Amino acid sequence: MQQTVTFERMSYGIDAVGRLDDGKAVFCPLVAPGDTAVVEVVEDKGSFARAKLVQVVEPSSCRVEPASPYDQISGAAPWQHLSYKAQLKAKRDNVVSQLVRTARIDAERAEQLVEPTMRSKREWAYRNKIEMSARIDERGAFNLGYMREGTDELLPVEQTMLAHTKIQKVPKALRGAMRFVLGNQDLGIYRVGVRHSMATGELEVAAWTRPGPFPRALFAKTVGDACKATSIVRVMADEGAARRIKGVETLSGRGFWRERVGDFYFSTQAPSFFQVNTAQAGRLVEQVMEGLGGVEGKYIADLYAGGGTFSIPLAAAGADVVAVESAGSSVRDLRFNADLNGVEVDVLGGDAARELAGLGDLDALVVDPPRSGLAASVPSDIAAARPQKVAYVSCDPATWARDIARFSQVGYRLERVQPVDMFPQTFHVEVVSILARTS
Ligand SMILES: C[S@@+](CC[C@H](N)C(=O)[O-])C[C@H]1O[C@@H](n2cnc3c(N)ncnc32)[C@H](O)[C@@H]1O
Repeated sequence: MQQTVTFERMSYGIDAVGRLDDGKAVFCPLVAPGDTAVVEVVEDKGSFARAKLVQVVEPSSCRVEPASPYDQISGAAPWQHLSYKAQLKAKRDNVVSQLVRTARIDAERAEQLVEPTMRSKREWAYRNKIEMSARIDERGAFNLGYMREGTDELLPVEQTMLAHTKIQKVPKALRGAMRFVLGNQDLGIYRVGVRHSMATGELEVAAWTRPGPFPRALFAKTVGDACKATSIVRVMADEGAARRIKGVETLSGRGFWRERVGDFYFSTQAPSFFQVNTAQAGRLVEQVMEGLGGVEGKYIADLYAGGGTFSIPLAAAGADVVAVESAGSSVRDLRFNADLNGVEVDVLGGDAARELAGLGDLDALVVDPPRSGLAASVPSDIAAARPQKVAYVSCDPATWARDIARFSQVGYRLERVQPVDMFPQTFHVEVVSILARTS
């Protein structure tokens, strides 16, 4: 069934949302708010429908020509047909909407609380990291690329314009080098990561492989020649079990990657998390520091601390910092990074929810959990430690809004919300929020 629809807004996803003639909400990719388009309904889900674009009949003023076809097909840049201004507005709208629908905050107050999205200076070429899937294709050749969104189809690598310009062409060079090393052998490489720092110039290649024999020296030489890597590592873990790492081997160079955020240096091992947009990571830190107010002499916990993005600036500003992180490689990075930057951080390796009870009374706290947000018991456990302020950094507005509602039930009021654009051309949005204790 085809219909002409005028689209109203972006969803928190790849689709724009409009209404069919019968008033039912319809979700469709590749259209922009304000577009009038003929769409074909492909799925009726009862309360809403899904459609595919047939033709835009009247383009919206916020529509632009997509700049990177490969990133569009792979799903890496699904909002690139929107102007950057429209992307920033849509991201803020999604945060406001989550506060209203999920946290049940009054619409007027939500509008007052949420600041305009902080823009990324780089609208393209902002990613310090490329991560590709690898496999032997049906003709027996080694191939590298992104998976087509929601499928098992590997899209042989072309240029990805989201990555720093210095590494946009690295995937093709790597594929050539790896084909040379591997010949027709399957050495169990299933993922390849590349990290690059504009501040330090360091470039690391990480090959994720199943455990087993590996031509270490030849791989290091050929890959090193192809992309001038400062570090080449092999991470051994079974495919689909990337959390259970069986070992990390340095094949050449330093065995880690070093980046600078603001005034601080961070060494990161290949399996560890690190923010992918370095400049915007600096904005996150500024927002957290500003939101917490003066931190000197305060006892502050940093939960889900990673390699210390927040812990280290907090400690350098004179706070007494205890950091909790569960991933072994990040725990090691964080200890190393504290020394590297000449600060003291008390680092606890373990589950944040479990360690929380042993931290005692806190002056303030930072939480930056994965997309799943906080476990149900965590807001009340945080309240029991009585921090005056909580900085909640989130990469998922839906789980964040759910947790904000839980905080409001245990005596914390949302004071400010700053969306930060870490991921231009995508629907993802980071939120730095500050909660204050009311009782
Ligand atoms: C979104 S990252 C944030 C890291 C850091 N705050 C930063 O900005 O670089 C989330 C971190 O939480 C860690 N993590 C995941 N589950 C955890 C848990 N249950 N307890 C402690 N840390 C956890 C991950 O290993 C990861 O380093």
